[in-house]
Amino acid sequence: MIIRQIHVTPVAFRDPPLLNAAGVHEPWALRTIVEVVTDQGLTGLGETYGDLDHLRKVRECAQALIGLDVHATNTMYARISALLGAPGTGPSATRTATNPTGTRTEATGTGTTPTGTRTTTTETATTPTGTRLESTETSTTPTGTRTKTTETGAPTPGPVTEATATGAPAPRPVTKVTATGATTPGPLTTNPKERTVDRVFSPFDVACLDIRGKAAGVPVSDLLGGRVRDAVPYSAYLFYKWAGHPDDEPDRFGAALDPAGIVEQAGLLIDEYGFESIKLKGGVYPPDEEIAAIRALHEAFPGLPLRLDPNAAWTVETSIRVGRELDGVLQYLEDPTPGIPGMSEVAAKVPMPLATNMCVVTPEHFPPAMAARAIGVLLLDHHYWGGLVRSSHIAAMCDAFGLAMSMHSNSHLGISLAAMTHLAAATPNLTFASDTHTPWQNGQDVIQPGALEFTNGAVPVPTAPGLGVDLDRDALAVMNEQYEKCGIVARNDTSYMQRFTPTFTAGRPRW
Ligand SMILES: O=C([O-])[C@@H](O)[C@@H](O)[C@H](O)[C@@H](O)C(=O)[O-]
Ligand SMILES: [Mg+2]
Repeated sequence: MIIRQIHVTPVAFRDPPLLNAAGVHEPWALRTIVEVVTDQGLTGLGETYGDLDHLRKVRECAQALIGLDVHATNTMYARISALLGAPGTGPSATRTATNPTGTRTEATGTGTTPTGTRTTTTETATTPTGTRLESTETSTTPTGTRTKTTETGAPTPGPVTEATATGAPAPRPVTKVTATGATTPGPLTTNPKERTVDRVFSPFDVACLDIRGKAAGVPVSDLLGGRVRDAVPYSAYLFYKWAGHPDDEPDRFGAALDPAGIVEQAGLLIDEYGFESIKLKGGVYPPDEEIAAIRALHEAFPGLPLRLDPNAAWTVETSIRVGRELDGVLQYLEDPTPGIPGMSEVAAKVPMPLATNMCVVTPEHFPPAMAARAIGVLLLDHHYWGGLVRSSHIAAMCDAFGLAMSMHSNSHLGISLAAMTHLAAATPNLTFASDTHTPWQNGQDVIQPGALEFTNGAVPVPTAPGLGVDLDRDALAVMNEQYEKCGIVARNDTSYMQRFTPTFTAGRPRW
């Protein structure tokens, strides 16, 4: 099943003025739709972010996948890594980590993958005393011949933290992640290129699984290990919101600016979708107002699990206070404060588990987060964890570390909802109801209706081959035209908010 064509189509759909710690949603949400077509005429679908920079990368990488078999996802990942210049896999890349003692390490990889033959790794570490250690290794693959090693400076007293080696194994072990690892919850800088590879790869992974499922006559959930639940529960994802966009008519959801408005919104979503748990996006108003909204929800919907997510808008002290005040009311508290060290401090002093989609977003965040006991729940998101198969690996890691799981969402359409549903269905330890922005899409979609219907807040897992959803080509064309005309090329909740409140800043923590 050879990939012959890939179509990449940006789309825009109407988005209500949802408030968050960063500002407010603009009138249009952007997504990118990926269609992979094989020599046998099978088509697979994927959906990803719509910001222009990301769209360009998806387009560029799509070209590099033509001619590959749909099963060759490792090769696809390597090609995308090489194109995007990820550490050790591309023409040049730099990765920097800072450990708690201030040791700074840089690793620069120069490689030629996927067919690569030469790898150079340069490590530079500066110790707290200013001693500088540099080493350069050049290896030739596939024979494993190491051609050059130079080291300068004195050995560092503290841990040397990082190494990225590609190509053949070096004759002596390269120092492996330590400051980012075992015992220290130090600040960590992740090269954005690494995260970009996972983000760009994701829609291709989903589309190839769609094709493989269609070819085998089985749903994608079967390719991920088989479903362990027949329907995937989602939560009512509440937002403070304006009645409508300032230049527009009020929308059908109305305003939600206080506890009564939030309770009314919950009622509307629960009536329409049957949700059996509730998440409130916080970080918008002073914490006491958000505590009051949670208490009002608790009273109005007794027994329904509640979560609050201020997107790191609070200090450690505020987070501890809010957590303690909401003892017995919240199922979990999501990203109250920025960073692993801060989350760790809060986690030790509040009664409920902390969840995140902010402080653990790459595999290298696991060791420090686990060592610091910073979180109890990870929100999976295949859009940035590198697709469905890689997300399954992350779920296995959560299992090993004893983390519970839910699923994160951003504004999305039906292809993503289908992918999320298959992934959650085949992930035994994803036991909390997942987030979804589906209600805010207000019926707009690029897929044909009927495949994904909510019953009691859950989406029955499609049993048709592949993702089980079909593209609505007319809707795709309309949404693509909307994209061309809407004048937005990248999501920016902050600048949109500043049009109406020029003094608004999204600095975190704010309270
Ligand atoms: O859509 C939003 O405004 C959310 O705040 C979203 O952007 C977050 O990524 C997300 O929902 C979260 O759980 O942090
Ligand atoms: Mg969140």
